[in-house]
Amino acid sequence: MTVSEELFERSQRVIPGGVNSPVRAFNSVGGTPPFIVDAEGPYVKDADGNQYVDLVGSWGPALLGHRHEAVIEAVHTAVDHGLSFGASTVGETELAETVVDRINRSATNGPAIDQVRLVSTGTEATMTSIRLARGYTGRDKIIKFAGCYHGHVDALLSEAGSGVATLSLPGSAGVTQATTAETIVVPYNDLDAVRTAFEKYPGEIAAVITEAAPCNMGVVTPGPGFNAGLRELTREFGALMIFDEVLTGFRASSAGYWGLTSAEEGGWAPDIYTFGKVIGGGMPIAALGGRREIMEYLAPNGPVYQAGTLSGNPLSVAAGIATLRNATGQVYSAIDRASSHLRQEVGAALDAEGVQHSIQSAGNIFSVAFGTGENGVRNYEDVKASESYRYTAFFHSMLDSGVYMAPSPFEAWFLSAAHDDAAMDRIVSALPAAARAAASSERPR
Ligand SMILES: Cc1ncc(COP(=O)(O)O)c(C=O)c1O
Ligand SMILES: NCC(=O)CCC(=O)O
Repeated sequence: MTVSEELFERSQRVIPGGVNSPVRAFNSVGGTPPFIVDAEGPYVKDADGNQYVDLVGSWGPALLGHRHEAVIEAVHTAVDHGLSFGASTVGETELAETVVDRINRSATNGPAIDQVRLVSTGTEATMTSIRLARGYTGRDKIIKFAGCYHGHVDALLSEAGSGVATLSLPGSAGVTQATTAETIVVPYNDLDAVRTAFEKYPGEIAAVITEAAPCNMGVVTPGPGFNAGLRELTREFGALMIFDEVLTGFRASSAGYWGLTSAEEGGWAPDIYTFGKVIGGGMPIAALGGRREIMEYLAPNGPVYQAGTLSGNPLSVAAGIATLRNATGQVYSAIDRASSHLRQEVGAALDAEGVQHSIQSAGNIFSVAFGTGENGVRNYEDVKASESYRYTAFFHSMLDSGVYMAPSPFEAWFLSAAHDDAAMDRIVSALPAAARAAASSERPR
């Protein structure tokens, strides 16, 4: 038995499924998850001493690579002053100012965001965003897209991506029918379906929530003008537009996926943004932000209640500020370059084995859909029709070659600024065998 196997047996006795988040389990690909003991730069090391090039990046936060010196130092400095006070700190204001500044620097039509509320997880950010939208509009229903994942918020689990998709679940047990009834699920990239929903429920829809670019059914690129179209429709029907940048925020560009795309689509801005992952650089923190008139609806000034014992935790805030401060233009260009290099190599390896595929990207974030042809996937139905079973053999071959990827075909590949030539070469040299494994995969019966 390996050390990881022993540790997994032990954890399964006291932790459901042995994991604290279902996506970490290897249920869909089989095998035992390696227990990680150490991470540095582009690498993680497991309890058996195996070193892997990491393409999970803690599911997104590790933009600068693991154990970035400035981030670690900022956290050490913060630790020396105490772990948590449940009181205001100047760091919280600094992080909020940084977020507001970075977003507004990419705004082409005046400020896009005035205020930010810090929370501890992406789930809290989206949960609060829909409560805020309901409080602000006085309406109950929300629209979400099939295959989009916004954390494990009751109202947002219907046809969700990420682990819900990986485990082939339609949603979650334990969510009341009343809750589900207020959630309207429509196909992604389909503005007509959104309009139809608005027309069917006049005056009842509080918000449309969308991933800035879906990255939880694999990556699905928003079609040209899709996000701008959502902006127009929400405005026309008096609903708010919630732009979930928990995964893409401060990763797809210095102002997220929005910063990459809104200027060329007329400079539109959503009503509420949600952020997470990168803004904590690996510590638990997330945020929602928007225009003052909407954000001031939150307690204590407004009637929408939201709170948190550890909200704006000083260590998380310190890690977030240090991460954003070091997320320079060079960092984004390095990741963009590495991403485009890797996409090319993945494509070439799969082509060499005759594996039909499309590489779906949202800036530097990408994933591979098997068996789809060049047109790729536009929505969750396309994703479900793809040959995602080929990922299992691909994944295990990569893992055997020392590349650690998400144990699901529906998750994005994450690179960091620490993925240097040595790390990239290791990934690239693992690809031919993985492509062969994908080519010889049989459809499960
Ligand atoms: C787009 C998106 N929104 C929300 C979440 C939820 O964030 P968290 O896992 O921190 O609750 C995630 C990822 O988990 C995500 O990818
Ligand atoms: N892209 C999906 C996630 O980041 C989820 C992480 C988790 O649930 O642990």
